[in-house]
Amino acid sequence: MPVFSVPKEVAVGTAMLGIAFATGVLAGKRYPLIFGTPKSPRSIIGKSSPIRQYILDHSLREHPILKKLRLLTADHPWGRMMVSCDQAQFMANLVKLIKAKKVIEIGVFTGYNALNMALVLPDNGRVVACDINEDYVKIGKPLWKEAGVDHKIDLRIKPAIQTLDELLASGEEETFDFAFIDADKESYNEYYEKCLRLIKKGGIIAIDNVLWNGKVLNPRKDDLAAQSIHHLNEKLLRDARVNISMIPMGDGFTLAFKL
Ligand SMILES: C[S@@+](CC[C@H](N)C(=O)[O-])C[C@H]1O[C@@H](n2cnc3c(N)ncnc32)[C@H](O)[C@@H]1O
Repeated sequence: MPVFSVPKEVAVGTAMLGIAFATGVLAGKRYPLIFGTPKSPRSIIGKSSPIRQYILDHSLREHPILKKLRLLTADHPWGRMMVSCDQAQFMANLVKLIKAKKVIEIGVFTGYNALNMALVLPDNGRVVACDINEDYVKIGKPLWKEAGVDHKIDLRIKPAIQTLDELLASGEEETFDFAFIDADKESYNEYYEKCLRLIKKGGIIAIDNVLWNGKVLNPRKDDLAAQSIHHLNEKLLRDARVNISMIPMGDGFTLAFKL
């Protein structure tokens, strides 16, 4: 007789999760696949949690075209890469508060946050939107136009490092008000350093996924994304060039206020 026995449902469930995880890893995905759907680390409070629903029911004021894009993105196989809507609203409020005119978005995906930023910028404002994948962006582009803000979005399809270097080379140092870093995690430190040069004093850099689904607690040596995020978190704590707040919203995001 076994000393420790596990109910059959738990054993079967655990085995299925194991297979799903292995399938994701073998398929070269950064996120484990749960029954064929990429599961990204997007929310600390579970998406179906009643508390999360309460938060959304009592705080979300989403523009109808943003909502349309969110629902469209939800059907995409990588839909969970999209920024969480409450986090996007928080960033829009910050952008309004500081009366931002120039914003950088690193990692556009289907363009939810680029649209979110463009909607609150003045008519002569600009979002420099950086991505390497035009197919993702094509999903949101028609909605940027439908919302009447496409003229504010300056889309650059190339590695974001290259775009940031071009902005620096063209004399745009210290001219941006806000940056959102949300692309490949391994480059986060470089994105941060370049954004810090591009942002004005008093400007804000928002860095997404700083909790990386909890993996920052004990980052594995071979998990370059978790290592990179964790190192940046440690560096930011001691970085005298900025004040910071780490916000437990979405997958965690840090706000760095340039001094
Ligand atoms: C998490 S998604 C961004 C989500 C987006 N901020 C939103 O509002 O929903 C990450 C994006 O970064 C892009 N990306 C990955 N590596 C990149 C790179 N080196 N330069 C620019 N974009 C990159 C991916 O194509 C993907 O669209």
